[in-house]
Amino acid sequence: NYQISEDDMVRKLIGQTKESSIRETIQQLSRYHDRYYKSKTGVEAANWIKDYWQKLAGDKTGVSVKTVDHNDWQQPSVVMTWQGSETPDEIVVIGGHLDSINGRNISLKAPGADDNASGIATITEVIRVLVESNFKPKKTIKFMGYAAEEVGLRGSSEIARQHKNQGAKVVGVLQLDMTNYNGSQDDFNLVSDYTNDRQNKFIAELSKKYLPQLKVGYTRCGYGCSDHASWHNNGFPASMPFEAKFNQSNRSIHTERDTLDQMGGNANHALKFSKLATAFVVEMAKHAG
Ligand SMILES: N[C@H](Cc1ccc(I)cc1)C(=O)NO
Ligand SMILES: [Zn+2]
Ligand SMILES: [Zn+2]
Repeated sequence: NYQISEDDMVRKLIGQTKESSIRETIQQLSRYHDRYYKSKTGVEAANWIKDYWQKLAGDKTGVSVKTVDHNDWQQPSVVMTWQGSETPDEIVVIGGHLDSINGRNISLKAPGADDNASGIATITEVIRVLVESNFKPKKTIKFMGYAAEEVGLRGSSEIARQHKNQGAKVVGVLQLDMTNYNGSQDDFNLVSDYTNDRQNKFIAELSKKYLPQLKVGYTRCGYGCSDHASWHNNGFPASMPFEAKFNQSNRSIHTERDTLDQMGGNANHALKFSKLATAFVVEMAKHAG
């Protein structure tokens, strides 16, 4: 159930999130010619994320980083696992896809700064502040960078199906795909289809309590528009706070123009999502302090 009880830890960690570190990760990931699921740079980018998450984890006990290989293509997904200290079989997932695509021609540039370097950078910032704190999760947390989302949610489909087939107790999934283009009045736009209503309500409560100056709205995709749908379709509660309303979101995505400059050259909008995601992880996994 969705209780709010970790005020001190949440407020401390939210205060440590930094726009500059999110911006640096967006810059780094959008430097690759593309992160297409079948290109060499698509594999290199995934391995960069794995190495960086490994570096952030350092020698923290109970934390491991692995690539998940997919049979039908080269680009791996990346999973960082924090073992829970009390109920390790209960799993909280925070994810986003690491691939990019140029919708016109897959051999053209696809920097994917917003779609979805912004989501990976947001997740990475949550990892950074958690590692630097004394946070000790009661439940297990899995941070995930999914391969091959742009070609049919293929990486997350395999991973979500595996969790279902293994009877994994995934208690909540947060998807972060496009967090940095500030296109609407509302700061967080909770996608209302292919998601869990009760969990969406919890996220709105977290925002109201911990980020009272920010506004929460709702929007619809009308189809399985990102990896949250893979988890939803496998029976797990998923949510996706999105950058804007459907018709006000970033129109440069899937083109060579999806760059940081198109988003004001900063990560101010993504910073809000890193704070919300931090609150979600801490309140879902609870602190064993
Ligand atoms: N289709 C999604 C982008 C997308 C996601 C949600 C909404 I609302 C509008 C647009 C995509 O390209 N994900 O990689
Ligand atoms: Zn996309
Ligand atoms: Zn995306």
